[in-house]
Amino acid sequence: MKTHKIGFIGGGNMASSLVSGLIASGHAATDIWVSDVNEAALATLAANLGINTTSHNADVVAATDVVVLAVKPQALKEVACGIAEVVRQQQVLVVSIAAGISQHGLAAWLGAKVPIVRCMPNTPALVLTGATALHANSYVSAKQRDLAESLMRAVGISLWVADESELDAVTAVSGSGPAYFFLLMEAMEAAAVELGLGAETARLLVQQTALGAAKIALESPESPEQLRRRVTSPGGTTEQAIRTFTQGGFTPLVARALQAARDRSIEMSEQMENS
Ligand SMILES: NC(=O)C1=CN([C@@H]2O[C@H](COP(=O)(O)OP(=O)(O)OC[C@H]3O[C@@H](n4cnc5c(N)ncnc54)[C@H](O)[C@@H]3O)[C@@H](O)[C@H]2O)C=CC1
Ligand SMILES: O=C(O)[C@@H]1CCC=N1
Repeated sequence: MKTHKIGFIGGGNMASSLVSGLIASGHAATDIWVSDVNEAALATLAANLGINTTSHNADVVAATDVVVLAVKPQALKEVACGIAEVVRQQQVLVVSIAAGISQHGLAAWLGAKVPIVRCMPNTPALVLTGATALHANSYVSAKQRDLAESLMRAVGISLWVADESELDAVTAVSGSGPAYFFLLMEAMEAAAVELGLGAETARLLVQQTALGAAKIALESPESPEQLRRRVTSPGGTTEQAIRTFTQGGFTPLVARALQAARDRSIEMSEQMENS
């Protein structure tokens, strides 16, 4: 891939994960720019990662070929309106990772013909195990599509969705998804301690079990259901645990949780469009 100068507006959790992942995968820190309103956050990023930082968002746009908008959705309108002129002058590609902000909404703030890729990454990008889905508007060239995809592929897997509305479901599955696994880990750790294990032992066993289960699921041709059945000996211990989960409504509860996340993504989009 040609070396590109990459900018981030907003240097919080997600930008730090992506920047760390990009550097770990071989991108030069000196080709990366980050702006933020929080000077302390910028100082930490510069000290830890050796990237360029500024408190002026427009300077990031002026210095780069592709700008990732990584502020909270609620801050996006102000940020987009503030950089709109320089985005149009420099003809940079804009990549938005904000949950629940449509390309249509973003184009209303940035300018009608601006090339925009909207995508939904997740925090495992920090350890090069991210999952990102992308969607491009009609002003994005083939080269710019490759650029956006290669950025996200540097930190994990990436795939395109045909319809922008699919990103609401993607947000509910993989965008928010790491938090669901962490919640299960939290609950298992707490339960393990209740059963009498030491806190460190509980944490280590839960972490390694999560890693092992994810690796098997990725590497095996079998479905999660088949893999679960392999662990579940008839009349054994797992059967008791799975029965308890099922009686507690685990599967429909997961479905309701993902629907709630998907609905919130749609709702955020509608609120922004009407603001
Ligand atoms: N955290 C996650 O797991 C994921 C987050 N996202 C999306 O990524 C975006 C960023 O989320 P986080 O990194 O978690 O948020 P964060 O709150 O950690 O980072 C946002 C950063 O933007 C900065 N900021 C606020 N106003 C600004 C302005 N006017 N100009 C420049 N910087 C400004 C803040 O100081 C902060 O450092 C959100 O839109 C979110 O929907 C997407 C996928 C996963
Ligand atoms: O909770 C959120 O809104 C963001 C989007 C996906 C993960 N975090």
